[in-house]
Order: sequence, then C-alpha cells, then structure tokens
Amino acid sequence: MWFGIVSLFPEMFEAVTGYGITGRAVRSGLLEVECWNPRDFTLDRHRTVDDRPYGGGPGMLMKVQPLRDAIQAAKLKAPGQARVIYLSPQGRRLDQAGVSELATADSLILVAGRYEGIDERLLDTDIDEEWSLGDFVLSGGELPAMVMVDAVSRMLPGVLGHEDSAAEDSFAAGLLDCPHYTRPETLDEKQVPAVLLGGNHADIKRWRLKQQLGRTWQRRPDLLEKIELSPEQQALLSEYIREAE
Ligand SMILES: Nc1nonc1C(=O)NCC1CCCCC1
Repeated sequence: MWFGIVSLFPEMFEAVTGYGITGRAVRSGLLEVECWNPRDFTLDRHRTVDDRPYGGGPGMLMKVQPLRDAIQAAKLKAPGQARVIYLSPQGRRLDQAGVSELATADSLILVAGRYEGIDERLLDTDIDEEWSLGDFVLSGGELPAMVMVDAVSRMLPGVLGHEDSAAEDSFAAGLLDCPHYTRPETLDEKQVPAVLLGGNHADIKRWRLKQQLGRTWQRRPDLLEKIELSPEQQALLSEYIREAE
C-alpha cells in the first residue's frame, strides 16, 4: 500500500519507515511512504509556508499555495485513486473499523497540519476526508498521520507474521486484549495464572477469550454494546462476572 505524506517535517516519518513492523513492511515493499514538503513548493525568497489569518487573532495558518501545490504533486504520484485525508480534532474519530476501511484504499494521501491549521476552503476543494485520533489537541498532524500509517499497515496481508497478530485478533473481534505473561513465573510473589503453565491449548484459548470478554465488560462496556456475543461467549462472560463478584 502506498502512502503520500504532505508535511513540513517529513523527517518525523522515519519513526514509522525506519523501525519495527512498519519498517520491515517498507523494506519488503509491502508499504511505501513518500513525503512532500510544502516548503519545497514555495515561490518566495524566504520559503514562506505560513500566512496570517483573516479576521486577525493569534497564530498563523498554513499558506495556501505551497500546501496546495504539494498536495497536487502527491496526487500526481499516487497509484490508483488516492483518498486525501486531513488529520484534525474536527474529523471522524478513528477506530479499528475505520482502520479496516482505510486499508482497502489503493493509496492514501495524509495531510499533516501545522500552526492553527489550513484554509477551510481547501477542505472542500483538495481534501476528501477529515479524520481525528481523539478529542485532544496536538502541535501538528504528523503524529496522527504516523498512527494511521501504523494501524492501517498492520491490516495489510503479509505485514504481520502470526507471532504479531494476537492483539489484532482481539480488537478485530471488538474486544480488549487479554492479560499477557512471560518469565519469571513468580514476580514480586505474583504467580502466572496456572492455566497458562498447563500446556492445554484449548483451556488456554478459553481462558484468554474469557479474559478479553471480562475486561471489555469491566473497562469498556460501550464496546460490548456494539457486538453480538455468541452463546458460548455469553456463558464465558457470565462465568467471569460470577467470579468477579
Ligand atoms: N487530535 C487529533 N487527531 O488528528 N489530529 C489531531 C490534532 O490534534 N492535530 C493537531 C493539528 C491540527 C491542525 C492544525 C495544527 C494542529
């Protein structure tokens, strides 16, 4: 999958292209990330990328012409039909369902805002969709863009080896993840649950699903509202709730 990034700080994206699962995906060619910096599209001596807001007030906006030209350059390079996305708190809240949807695109162009943002008219003419990571304000759209690259890349065939996909399975099922344990068996007098030491894979699978259901019920009942539990899952959850009382 191809990502076009429009950002004043393209070097930040080394965090996803150079490390871990996404870094491996780039090296293997499963993931491509190409950056365009509006500063490279400036026409003035000072390479100005910000501009004053009409109506006054504090802060600046991203200057329209360099930003527009950078987005246009990315669109020309994008394979297939690119969805152009602007990251901001005003956007659609990203969740795993949204990640799955975005992973079906031929290519995504992610526009990372800086200063106080971009001219509203660009959201109608150059941007297709606005997405948000959550109700908080960051200094720029680069970190949200990197989160989107990471989350979407994990959905691409071949990116996750089977060893990475545990968390995938639970959240894909709409549940929180189960607890995980590794050596030592006793840590500060706390034991690893015996079922995990017993080697009975059916029991371990059952215990993990029960923990996913129970933790989701305890911490995020809103997620449970969204899913239809099978009779087996309902029985497991009831067992968890009985044991929790
Ligand atoms: N929250 C968020 N989710 O996605 N983006 C977010 C954000 O806080 N972005 C900050 C940007 C927004 C444009 C102007 C410069 C600051």
